[in-house]
Amino acid sequence: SLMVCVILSSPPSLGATIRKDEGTGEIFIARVIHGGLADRSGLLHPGDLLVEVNGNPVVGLDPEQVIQILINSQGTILFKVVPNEAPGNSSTSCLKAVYIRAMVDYCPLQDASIPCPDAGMAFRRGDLLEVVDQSDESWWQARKLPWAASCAGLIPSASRLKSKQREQWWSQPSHVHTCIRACERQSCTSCSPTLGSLSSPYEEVRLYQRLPQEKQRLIVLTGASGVGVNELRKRLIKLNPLAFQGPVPHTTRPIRAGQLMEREYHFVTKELFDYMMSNHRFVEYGEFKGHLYGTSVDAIDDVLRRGQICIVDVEPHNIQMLRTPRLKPYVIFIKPPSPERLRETRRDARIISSYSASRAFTEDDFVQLEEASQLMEAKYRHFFDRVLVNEDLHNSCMELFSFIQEAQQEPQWTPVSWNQNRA
Ligand SMILES: Nc1ncnc2c1ncn2[C@@H]1O[C@H](COP(=O)(O)OP(=O)(O)OP(=O)(O)O)[C@@H](O)[C@H]1O
Repeated sequence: SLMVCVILSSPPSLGATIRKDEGTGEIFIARVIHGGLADRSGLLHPGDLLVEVNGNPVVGLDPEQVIQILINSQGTILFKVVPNEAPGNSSTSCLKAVYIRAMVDYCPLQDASIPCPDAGMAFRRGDLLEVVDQSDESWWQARKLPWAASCAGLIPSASRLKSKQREQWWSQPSHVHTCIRACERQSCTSCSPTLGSLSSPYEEVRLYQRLPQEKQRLIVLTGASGVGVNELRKRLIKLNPLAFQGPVPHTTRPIRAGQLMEREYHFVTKELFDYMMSNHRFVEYGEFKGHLYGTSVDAIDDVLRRGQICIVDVEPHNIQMLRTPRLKPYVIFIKPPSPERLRETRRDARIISSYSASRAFTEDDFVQLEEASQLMEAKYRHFFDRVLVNEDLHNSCMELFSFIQEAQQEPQWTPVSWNQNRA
């Protein structure tokens, strides 16, 4: 068959991986990295048989030895190859890109199973990736969004990551707690790592543009206790109460004279509250000074039905419950500023605890707030659409306002499963 010569000027990286046929000892191009040197040259394709590199016959060599020849080559590299007769999916350009959000962290340097660590791409949960090649069952090629780097990298396929996760899951008993809690909320009886979105390493996403006739997206604010989530929510509603509203909470607290039923609270009996709780009507609930308080899904719906933008303040572990096609939540994580600015700006701030009415922040409070915020961000980053640093209160409020405008009016990456009926 035809033998061709391919000359590439000495690259820092060829952008291709090779494999050895153990039966015949032949060396083949295994994959060509999208956007890499070999791909851009258009001269090397997956399945090409490598005969010589710079005059050195490579048949029978180990892939490591071939790579050594490449490393030692100066100037240009001359390949002799027998082209793959049936290139099939060798041209990556005609493949339709798929967009995913990473729900886990990945580091190729810590993965002994990756065929070529240099070609691997590290990512963190929450990163948006464009998958440009899914032809290999175990290793996909992807680029990080926004497209800073033009060259793709290898990432484990969803099925590969899932089986890895399963192995890890069973070897780490602490995960069981998270699972059981999540299951309780979703009212499922069994608990298996293969069930539910908890075990999905990637979430397929698509740009979603809300149509004017559609309901407003639910705005979720979350952050460590004391960072200012409630303050920002209150200020925003005060700024424009016709546009923004919070859901009316339910409480078992007795109604005070002069308080309007269903204006500030839905006053309910303990029995009704318990009934709603067992029917999973609450996104979040808790006890304060002997009375129960809760935010219900129905109260959120009431606000949305009126065409207003509903703003809720929830703990990050409850976000998952709100991630439905109907609510399409847009999640904003409120973060403290630098240690110095945090202490400066909160000089007159008051912290509310269940023990005392309210008091000034102590150094311990600041440290706790910073630690809790870091942990939260590390654990739930993949749920955050935006991060807002709450430094100057007025500026933060304005920034929040513009984030919400963007969420409602501009295209945003959302799970494909939220927009199945849309092209
Ligand atoms: N940017 C800011 N600058 C100065 N003070 C602030 C700022 N943001 C919030 N505060 C003040 O910090 C205190 C705590 O804020 P807030 O009650 O909103 O916290 P939170 O995050 O809702 O906490 P929790 O969930 O425990 O109620 C309040 O006194 C609030 O006015």
